Amino acid sequence: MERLRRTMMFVPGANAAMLRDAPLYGADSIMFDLEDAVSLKEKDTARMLVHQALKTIDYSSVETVVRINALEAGGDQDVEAVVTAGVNVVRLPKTERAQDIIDVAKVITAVEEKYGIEVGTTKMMAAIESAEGVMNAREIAMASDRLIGIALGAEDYVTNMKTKRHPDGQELFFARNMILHAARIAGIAAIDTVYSDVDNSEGFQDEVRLIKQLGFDGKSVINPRQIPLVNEIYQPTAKEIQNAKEVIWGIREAEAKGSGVISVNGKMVDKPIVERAERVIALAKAAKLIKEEDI
Ligand SMILES: CC(=O)SCCNC(=O)CCNC(=O)[C@H](O)C(C)(C)COP(=O)(O)OP(=O)(O)OC[C@H]1O[C@@H](n2cnc3c(N)ncnc32)[C@H](O)[C@@H]1OP(=O)(O)O
Ligand SMILES: O=C([O-])CC(=O)C(=O)O
Ligand SMILES: [Mg+2]
Repeated sequence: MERLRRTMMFVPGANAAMLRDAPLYGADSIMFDLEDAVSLKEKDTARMLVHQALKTIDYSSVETVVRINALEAGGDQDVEAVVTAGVNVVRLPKTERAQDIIDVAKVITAVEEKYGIEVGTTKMMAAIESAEGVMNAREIAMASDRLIGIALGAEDYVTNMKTKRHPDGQELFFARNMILHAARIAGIAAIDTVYSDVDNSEGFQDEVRLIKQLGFDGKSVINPRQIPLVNEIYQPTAKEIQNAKEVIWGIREAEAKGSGVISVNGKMVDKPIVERAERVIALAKAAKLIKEEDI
């Protein structure tokens, strides 16, 4: 079963207390930042703190991600520090082309080999934050077997596009769709960007409803208060869960009889509908609305 990534919470890498408490808030993934949330003079401290945190704190309940700096800006040292500490995923910001991912993947391979870690253990994500990145989204998404997802970084993207964020998100529609299509072609996750106005929960919820409708797996968040708001919107309704159960029970029965297509409540059910039902069940289990043994 595919891992759920509804929320990926940024945690500034130089903040020891936040690194310690980050797994407690219920995010699916926590993302320690060594890039833009860390000032230049704190880069070395942050790298050391994140290395120590990964080695000593129990993060087994969440997926760990680290946003590294560009290779030419200390990213190679970031990779060594986090791969040797057992991070799950390395996120490259401001990815412009497939070669950027290939270059980082090579550095990761070298570190894994040097320290006797099985090659391929460390996964990657690409954040796309510019016009160039958006236009190359498909090649980026296909650049390495290590990739588990691609994400939009809208703050940098709108700056590059000479605009700013608007409540209706029109300025992001093309980028979001390019990233979604690229992720689906590559069979990896599509993660939407942060919403910076932490105190505007209504605006945030509107944006989450929009990105769920478009098809995103989840969203980068910057504050623990944003986590339950995403989960609530991604949580399936009782009716959706009941329907999904009937689809899965129906198809199991049909398959036992050697057939791949059935009708549930008067509607035809075949493979894509079964896949959607499986996702509803996975989301319902994550929200603890149904138990593992229920279906
Ligand atoms: C464009 C980009 O690159 S975005 C990505 C980089 N940005 C970031 O990483 C920012 C991450 N977020 C933050 O630093 C903070 O949430 C801020 C600055 C936005 C708001 O800070 P605050 O107003 O202090 O948040 P708030 O009052 O809700 O904090 C409540 C608690 O959650 C903790 N908390 C807040 N944000 C985070 C976080 N991202 N990770 C872990 N813990 C957090 C606080 O430390 C506080 O803990 P405490 O009650 O034990 O003291
Ligand atoms: O990746 C993100 O969502 C945050 C970020 O760096 C940006 O928006 O520029
Ligand atoms: Mg950015």
